[in-house]
Amino acid sequence: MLSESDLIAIRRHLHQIPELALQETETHQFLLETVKKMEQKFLEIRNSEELPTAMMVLVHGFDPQRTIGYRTDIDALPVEEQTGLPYSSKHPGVMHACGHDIHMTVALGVLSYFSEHQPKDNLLFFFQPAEESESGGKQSYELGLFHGRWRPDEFYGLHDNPDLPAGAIGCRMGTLFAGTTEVNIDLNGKGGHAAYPQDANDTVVAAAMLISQVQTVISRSIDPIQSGVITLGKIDGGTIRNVIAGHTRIEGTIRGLTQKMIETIDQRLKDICEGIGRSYNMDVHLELNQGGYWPVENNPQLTKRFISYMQSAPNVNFVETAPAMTGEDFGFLLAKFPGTMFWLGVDDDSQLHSATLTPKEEAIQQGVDAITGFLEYRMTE
Ligand SMILES: CC(=O)N[C@@H](CCC[C@H](N)C(=O)O)C(=O)O
Repeated sequence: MLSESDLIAIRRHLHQIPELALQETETHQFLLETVKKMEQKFLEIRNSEELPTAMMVLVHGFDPQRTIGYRTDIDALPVEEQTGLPYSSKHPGVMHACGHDIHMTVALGVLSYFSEHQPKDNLLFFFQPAEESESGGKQSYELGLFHGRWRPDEFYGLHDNPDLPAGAIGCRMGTLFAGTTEVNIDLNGKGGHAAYPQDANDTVVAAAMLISQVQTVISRSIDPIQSGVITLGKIDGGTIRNVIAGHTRIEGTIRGLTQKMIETIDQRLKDICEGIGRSYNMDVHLELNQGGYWPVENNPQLTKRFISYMQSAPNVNFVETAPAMTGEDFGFLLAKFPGTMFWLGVDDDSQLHSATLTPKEEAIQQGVDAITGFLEYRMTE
């Protein structure tokens, strides 16, 4: 069984080899090697030709009534690490800035326990590529990875949370995470000389108007008791100060706690893009892509059981959390299989997706213990 120091060494290695969505080959290889070093008696490993960086490990139970799934994501972000840690990313411009190195390590810790203590039910460990983009969860489902004995009857997964004390477990009934839609807007006007605006059709000015109008969607079109977010995080237009930009691209993300809210915001954005196109006489092309980033809806019965276990377990610090506007493609999988997503506290001043994210490593063993305890309890029912 992996000890706490083994787990920390594993986490530090994973931290050094972050890879972007669907490119997680080194990570996949390392995960595979780590699982192969475990006791193999109850384990069945499955790789997928269709989704080569995904890995599934089935732990065969001794008297299975059900298959309980546990999912971890494995991809990283295009962020240049600035932690200064001796085990910083060796991949320039890529970092585990969302803590998926912690997620994987916790999953390996739980798996290594059950590789030596045969569970009653079957346990399915799913190492999922592409959570940050490319909808790896949805792709896995649509490619048929969960067919036959690989189908979980219920599914669990965690996300690390810098705002909670290290090792604390956070959860709530209902929606834990928002659904998201990726937004791409291309404004196509007419470039020209900066001195002759009358002969051009300036997409930078139209983009500025569009961005300002978008700020009214949440403040004026949404019931203030409910909530939503539109962040336009990237804009790219023009080439030089004295050429009017014939093309500008804006990229962003929409967040809502219900599918209805996301659709309402999507519709307002469509209206604004259409209006800007008409008033500035240019083509404004809007692309909206929700992929698998559905709201993360926790199953009522399973989550009630999960919370009551965590509240009464002697060594677990349980915190009831509010819904978060972060997105997660586990939302898609929870729409297909009942289950629960929860937080693992990692106590850090830096936020998720920041270049200085430094999760506290003591959270790993505490997470392993809490989840192992819960799974054992669940299998007694
Ligand atoms: C936990 C977390 O940070 N998740 C990501 C999920 C990405 C959603 C999608 N690519 C989008 O940007 O809409 C997040 O950004 O919340």
